Amino acid sequence: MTIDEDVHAISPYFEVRQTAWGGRACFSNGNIPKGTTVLKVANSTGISISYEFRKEVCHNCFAYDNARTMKYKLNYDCVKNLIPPDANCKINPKKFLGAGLWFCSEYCRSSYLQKPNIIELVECYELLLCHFPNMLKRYNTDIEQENKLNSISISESIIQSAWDEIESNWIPRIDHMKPTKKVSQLPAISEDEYCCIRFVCESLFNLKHMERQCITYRAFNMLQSNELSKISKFPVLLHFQKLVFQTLYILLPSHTRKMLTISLLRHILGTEYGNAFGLWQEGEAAESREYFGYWVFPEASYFNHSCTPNVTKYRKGNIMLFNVNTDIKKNEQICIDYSGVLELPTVKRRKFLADSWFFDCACERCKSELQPVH
Ligand SMILES: C[S@@+](CC[C@H](N)C(=O)[O-])C[C@H]1O[C@@H](n2cnc3c(N)ncnc32)[C@H](O)[C@@H]1O
Repeated sequence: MTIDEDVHAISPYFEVRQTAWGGRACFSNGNIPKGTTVLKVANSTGISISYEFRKEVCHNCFAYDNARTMKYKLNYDCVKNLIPPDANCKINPKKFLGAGLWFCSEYCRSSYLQKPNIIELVECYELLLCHFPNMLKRYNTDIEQENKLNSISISESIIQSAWDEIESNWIPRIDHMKPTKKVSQLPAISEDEYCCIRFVCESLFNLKHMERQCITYRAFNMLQSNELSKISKFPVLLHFQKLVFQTLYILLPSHTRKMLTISLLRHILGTEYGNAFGLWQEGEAAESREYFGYWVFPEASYFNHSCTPNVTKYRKGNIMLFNVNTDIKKNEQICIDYSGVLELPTVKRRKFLADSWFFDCACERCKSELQPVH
């Protein structure tokens, strides 16, 4: 894997280099004193808030108020001035549902709406929200079908032929249909699929409007995909991904649908599996905080994991910070903890990492704890 020169510019404190055992990783450029913030990121490419928390978490700052519904949602008056006069916008003024966006304050609502071109994303979310109840109504948990889908043995070529089938049969068939007939082809989906669809939708929107030369865009393109490992473990995900694609293909307005290619969707989802950060409640102890969902920060995805991490990550509103928790010497690897289970004994900790993150941890602590005792 080559390391794009620009990825070196992620932080003045470290550069990204190839390792012998864990792909690419971050190495300090010089001595770094304890307490230094080596990375601060606000440019997530996509966020997924779980269905359960959709009204309880502010979509701008991710504040949470003990399961209370956020006070501010979108109404048509908030968005009408954002619709360009000549746009063929599908937002219905009389039936506007609020795009599934909830905020803790007027300030957060207006900050969110100030993002350039945001009306495109609001329109996509609104269309999804309008159609979702019908799609959910038709969904029923079919354990037998799920077990059947999960029993398929997955390989690169099985994944490829599933997508080839969509490309050569399903898309041309849909393209020939009238709009109302297309909508009748929407699949039945669950709440999890709906949240994933919103995540992909936001990723497409953000990528569409990102400078091609900017560090976030370049770092995103170079992210490592864990598609094969994850789908091999949960084959039903292949079916899940096809439903996500089909829904977006049918519903997205043309401005965002032109971004939707099978290869981009596979990269968005394949890289999410190994690179997303948990979106956790702020200010609570690790054992009692709520898990709201996940988000992807491409620049922060080149830190490898260590069971004795020298960097601590935390969230402050919609920003992620990475602070050095010990003095670091020049050329030392800078690592974070992916797992949240560092107190577990070696075997259990390593099993957790292998099962949830798909790698056999090769950090120094694991190496030393695995040494035979003489
Ligand atoms: C978020 S990425 C980190 C950057 C990654 N090394 C790369 O080249 O893109 C996570 C992946 O890095 C590798 N990795 C991270 N920490 C590791 C560790 N302690 N031991 C072995 N592999 C590790 C695994 O392949 C994992 O799926």
